[in-house]
Amino acid sequence: MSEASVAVHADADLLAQAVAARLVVRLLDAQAARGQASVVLTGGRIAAAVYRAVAALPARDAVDWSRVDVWWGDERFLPAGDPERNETQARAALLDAVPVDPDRIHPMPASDGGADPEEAAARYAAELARAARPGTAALPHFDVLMLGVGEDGHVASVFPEHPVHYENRPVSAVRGSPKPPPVRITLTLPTINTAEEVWLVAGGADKAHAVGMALAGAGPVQIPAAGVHGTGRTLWLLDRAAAASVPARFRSLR
Ligand SMILES: O=C(O)[C@H](O)[C@@H](O)[C@H](O)[C@H](O)COP(=O)(O)O
Repeated sequence: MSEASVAVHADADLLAQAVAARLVVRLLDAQAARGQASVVLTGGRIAAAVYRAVAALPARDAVDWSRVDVWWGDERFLPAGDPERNETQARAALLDAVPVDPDRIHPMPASDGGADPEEAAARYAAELARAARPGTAALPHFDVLMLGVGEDGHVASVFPEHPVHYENRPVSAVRGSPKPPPVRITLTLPTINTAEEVWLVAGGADKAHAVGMALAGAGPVQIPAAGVHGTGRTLWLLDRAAAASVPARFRSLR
């Protein structure tokens, strides 16, 4: 489990640009080391801003996108192509602009045809297991897993005080989400924590309380962002407004 590091950028635009540059470097480093790279995406405004910033980076073309596996940490359980789906937003902001291998893009199931969210969660867990490295756990290697942070401290679709905290399976359906839509699919915290690097990206004063609580050691059921960490690195990427309550002990990276 890695100790959290904090990097603060002046505003949300500079934050998105900085995260985008870090993401390109991370993918290049992974490809140099492993011949491929895997990233787990999330939803929300700051995530979409990061994807757009990656698409606008000339350096994006240095990434061999045909050797990047794209997974999702969570998804809004909506029909395929719904503009509110995290997959739809990631494709529009980035994936449609780079030469990915369609077979290496792994969206979470959609709600079409009256699909059952629990069955959809099980299907995604099975897809993850099929991609697992032989002889390892039932999960592929995640080089970087990106998360936004909700005002209530949620990450992916793991919400405070929600039964999802007590789910033993790697992927869970979430009903009664306080953030619309009410039904979602999410990786559980233990699954998130298998990632080599976990990045929590938050901008805006409305995130400052949750960010401060998480870094001050709140419990994960109360503040789910407090319960995530990478096996190699846990990076909080913030703008100044979201960093307002970060405990003084955290060294600031630039
Ligand atoms: O489905 C979603 O919306 C995301 O998975 C969710 O976890 C999001 O990342 C946070 O709510 C932060 O969203 P903002 O960046 O828009 O505040």
